[in-house]
This record gives sequence, C-alpha cells and structure tokens, in this order.
Amino acid sequence: MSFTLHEAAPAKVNLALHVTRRREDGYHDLESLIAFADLSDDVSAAPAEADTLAISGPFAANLGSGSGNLVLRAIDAFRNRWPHLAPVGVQFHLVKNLPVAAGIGGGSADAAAALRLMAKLSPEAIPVQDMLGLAATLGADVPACLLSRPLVARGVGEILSPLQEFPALHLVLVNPLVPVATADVFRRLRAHDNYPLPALPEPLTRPAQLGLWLAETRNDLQPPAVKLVPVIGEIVSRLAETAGCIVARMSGSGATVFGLFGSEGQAHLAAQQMREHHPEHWVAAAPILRP
Ligand SMILES: C[C@](O)(CO)[C@H](O)COP(=O)(O)OP(=O)(O)OC[C@H]1O[C@@H](n2ccc(N)nc2=O)[C@H](O)[C@@H]1O
Ligand SMILES: Nc1ncnc2c1ncn2[C@@H]1O[C@H](COP(=O)(O)OP(=O)(O)OP(=O)(O)O)[C@@H](O)[C@H]1O
Repeated sequence: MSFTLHEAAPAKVNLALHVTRRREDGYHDLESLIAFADLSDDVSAAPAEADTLAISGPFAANLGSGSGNLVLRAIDAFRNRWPHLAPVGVQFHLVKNLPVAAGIGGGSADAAAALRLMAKLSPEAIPVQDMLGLAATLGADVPACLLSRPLVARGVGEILSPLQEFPALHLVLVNPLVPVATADVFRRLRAHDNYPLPALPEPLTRPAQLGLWLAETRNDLQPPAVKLVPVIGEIVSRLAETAGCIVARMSGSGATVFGLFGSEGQAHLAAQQMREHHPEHWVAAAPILRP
C-alpha cells in the first residue's frame, strides 16, 4: 500500500536579532525572537525503493536537487543517526514556494520538515530532544524550524525557549530577489558584542506589548546587509510608512524585510501597496503561527 505524508515548512522570521559575541570558532552567539509565518514550502514523503528528491514550485529553478539540498542532507543525517528506524528509501517532493537564501530560513525549514517526515515514517517514537540535537548538526536555524512556533533562540540557535503565548499578528514579507549569503553579512559586521535582548513581557498576549518591546530591539545584521544590498534599506523605509505597520525590519541575514501588523486587512493593504511600488519584488502577507 502506498501513501504520502505532507509537512509544511514555514518561513522563519527573526523579529529581533542581537549578535552578542564572536566565538573562537568564527561563529557568532545570537539572541533572537523568532516567529513563523503561515506561509511555507511543502515537503512530502512516500516510502520507496531508494531516496529521491523532486522539486517544483515558483522557486524550484533556484535550487539543485542533488546531495547538497538540505532535504537530502537531513535524510542522510537521520539514516546515520537511526539506521534501524529509517525506511529502505523515501521519495521526497519539495514544493519550493519561498525564495532561496532570503533570510527566512527556507532551506532550514525544509530540512526540519524532512526530519519530521522521517520521524513519522519511523516505527518508533523519537524523543524531541534527540531530534533537536540532530537538527542542530544541519544548520543554526534547523532546531527552531523543527518547532516552528514563537521562541527565543540563543547560542548559535541551539538553545531554545518556546513562548507559551503570542499575540495575534500579521506579517508582510518583501524580498528584492537578490540572494544574500549569510557569511558575507557576518563578515561585514562591525560590532560583535552588542547588548542582549531585553526581557520579554510575561505573559505576552497583546500586540502593543510586543510593539513596545520591539522598539527596544534591532536586527544587528541589518546595517551590514544594507551596505551589501542598499535596496533593503529602501524597502524597510517604505514598509514602515504603510498604515498600521508596528515595525519594519530585515529578517535573519536578509534580504527579506518583514512588516508587522495588527490586522489582516492592514497587512493585505500594505502588501498591495508594496507590490504597486515594487512589482519586481516578491511580496507576501500571512498571519504568524501561534503556539
Ligand atoms: C542569521 C540567522 O539566519 C539567524 O536566524 C542564522 O543564524 C543563520 O544560520 P544559517 O543560515 O544556518 O547559517 P550557516 O549557513 O550555518 O552560516 C553561514 C556562515 O555565517 C556565519 N555565521 C552564521 C551563524 C552564526 N551564528 N554566526 C556566524 O558567524 C559563519 O561564517 C558561517 O560560516
Ligand atoms: N531545500 C533548500 N531550500 C533552500 N536553500 C537550500 C536548500 N537546500 C540547500 N540550500 C542552500 O542553502 C542556502 C541557504 O538557503 P536558505 O533559503 O535557507 O537561506 P536563508 O533564508 O538565508 O537562511 P537563514 O535565514 O537560515 O540564513 C542556499 O545557498 C541554498 O543553495
């Protein structure tokens, strides 16, 4: 009997990102409030005789389906860790809806979705902590993407504090379709020892609470990314001027910029305005996934 399992791989948004330390190994310690948008790649899996990956969707052409693809790397990692729990082969299909190298962790989300699918195909339950440990070996954002809920990430992204509550909010995402390599942005970072995130209000239930908190925070990677790709700064300014925008800021290492809104109507109107001003950019609106 053949069957296909599906997992959404939602876009990751760094609502705030402070770089607090440059480590001996060249990586940087971060503190980041991360949320996920109800906007995702789709990863599906069916048992097969061998592992294969097919890719379709709007950004399929920007990505190879060879062994470098994070979906296949995730499957390999799972097989190495739990050889007796993995099926003989799995036929994967990735629908690539999210832009690549865009600061919204599409590749990390795909890897996390592939791990969740492998766990679903396993005959035994796998403890979440073990899955998180394996996820961390695949990339800094993969553990957060495994949970795909609002959380604070520390270290390089492996220390996670999920939030129990989160206000109902909407995101507008704008990407100028200029891929940005994370390493290039970190290389241009001037200050490596910025102050940590302020404490989050508890419980965090109202949009206004989050708005006040966000005003005290930044994305430390935004200034170096703007130097690299100046249009990022223009998008932030334009989005910040749209009606109801609580904050406009770059996500991750860019180039995607997010705007945060209290209502779906405001978010859709802002997205429409951004599309009119920048028809060449990728623009999307979606609610934040809540705990
Ligand atoms: C910026 C974030 O998107 C925030 O969520 C992530 O920390 C990036 O994670 P990622 O895409 O998995 O990053 P990687 O592909 O592992 O890193 C690429 C390069 O960026 C630099 N890098 C990355 C993450 C980090 N915490 N410190 C770094 O200095 C390193 O030079 C690394 O070689
Ligand atoms: N399934 C995948 N989807 C996207 N990128 C992938 C995938 N597999 C491998 N990659 C590679 O990973 C790199 C980063 O892609 P991704 O879209 O995750 O970047 P990002 O959004 O900037 O991530 P982050 O926010 O974690 O820095 C790209 O250079 C891409 O070629």
